[in-house]
Amino acid sequence: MTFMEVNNLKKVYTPRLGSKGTEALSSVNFSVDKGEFVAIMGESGSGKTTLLNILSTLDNPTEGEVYLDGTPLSEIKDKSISRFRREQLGFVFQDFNLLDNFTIKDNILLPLVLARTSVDNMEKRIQPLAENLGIGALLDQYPYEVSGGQKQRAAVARALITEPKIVLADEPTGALDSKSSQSLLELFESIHQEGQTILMVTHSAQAASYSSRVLFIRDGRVYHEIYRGGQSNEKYTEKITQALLVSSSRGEYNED
Ligand SMILES: Nc1ncnc2c1ncn2[C@@H]1O[C@H](COP(=O)(O)OP(=O)(O)OP(=O)(O)O)[C@@H](O)[C@H]1O
Repeated sequence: MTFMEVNNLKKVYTPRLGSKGTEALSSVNFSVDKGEFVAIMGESGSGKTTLLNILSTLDNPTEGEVYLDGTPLSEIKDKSISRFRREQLGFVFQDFNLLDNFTIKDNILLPLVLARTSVDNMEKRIQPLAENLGIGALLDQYPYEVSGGQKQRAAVARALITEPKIVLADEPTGALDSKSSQSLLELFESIHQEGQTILMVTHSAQAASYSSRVLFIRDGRVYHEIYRGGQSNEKYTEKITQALLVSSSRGEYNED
């Protein structure tokens, strides 16, 4: 079932008067099914951040439309947009974006506090989630007192606490060492198996190999995709790495 639909997205940045605009997205089309874990890859400057900003309602496309669970994002009124973002989307960033003077617990609860959720309800939700993510014992610590991997788990908890329709992750392993990266990706894999829809931008073939499908962006278009299907991790990672090599050599991809 199509859950997110991206139709003919185009984005042109038009800077100062007289200077030529940059076409960051030319014509992006793809859809995501409910429960899918999709990775987006592409070289620097290919348009990944621009796409993620539009999908997360932080920016508007020049042309085209994004539908989430049937709702066209362009029709969400300005005054409802922060609420939509807070309640329907979960964000995980490369640099965690935790507030240093809030405890881990308060950071995780922030979206619920903003949504005026009752204290009882907040308490009921946080404990099992934090336990599940392996940070149950860290709730009273501050971000600067825990490791990068633990900070990112707290950020994932904050993204999941509102039970969002989709988790949007931008290079979530970018600031982590290889052990913490692997453990975060295993966490993503397990929340995906529990039915969470995830869209993750990454430069890493290893990170992308945890997804169920990889979309490759080049020159503002999706030019290739690979489904995991029934293939082994090794085979899937190999195909992703090959596709990246072909992309960086500006060649055409062919299936064999
Ligand atoms: N605010 C902006 N104003 C003008 N041009 C922009 C702006 N943001 C991005 N661009 C341009 O749009 C294109 C796509 O940029 P974008 O940041 O989306 O790429 P990216 O794939 O996320 O790159 P990276 O992997 O380096 O983060 C680039 O040519 C970039 O210079």
